[in-house]
Amino acid sequence: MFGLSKQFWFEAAHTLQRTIDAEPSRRIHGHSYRAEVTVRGVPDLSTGMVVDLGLFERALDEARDGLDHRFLDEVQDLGPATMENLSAWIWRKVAPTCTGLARVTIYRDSSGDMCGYLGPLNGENRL
Ligand SMILES: Nc1nc2c(c(=O)[nH]1)N=C([C@H](O)[C@H](O)COP(=O)(O)OP(=O)(O)OP(=O)(O)O)CN2
Ligand SMILES: [Zn+2]
Repeated sequence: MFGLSKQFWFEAAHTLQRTIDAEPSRRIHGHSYRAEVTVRGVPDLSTGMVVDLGLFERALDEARDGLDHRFLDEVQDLGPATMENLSAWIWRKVAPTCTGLARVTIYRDSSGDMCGYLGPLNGENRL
């Protein structure tokens, strides 16, 4: 079994309600995000690939377009613009076209933050 990953980068603004550092978080501010999407699979015998990286990239384009240079508070179905919700949102966007989707990880490299989403719990209709 192999894990094949592709990353993309996006810049976005948001606000956030928090109990600490509440005032600066409530103001509109921005972050540079890196997203990593991983699929699990076995390489096809003739191509040697789990999936062609070019096809993989196409599957991620729509998700990136929906987030890059956006005000995340206005992105539909995202909810509060946390890294948790961003990883789950990307999962929902790419799942229909990414066979074997295994993990979506969001990184904020400037602050060393990261969050990984491994899919819904036991196929339940919740995070
Ligand atoms: N569990 C989570 N906690 C927090 C998240 C999150 O996505 N999941 N996000 C934030 C905020 O986006 C916040 O802006 C970052 O907060 P903080 O680390 O306190 O801020 P910095 O100023 O150090 O971050 P920079 O990226 O360096 O500006 C908070 N909590
Ligand atoms: Zn923030």
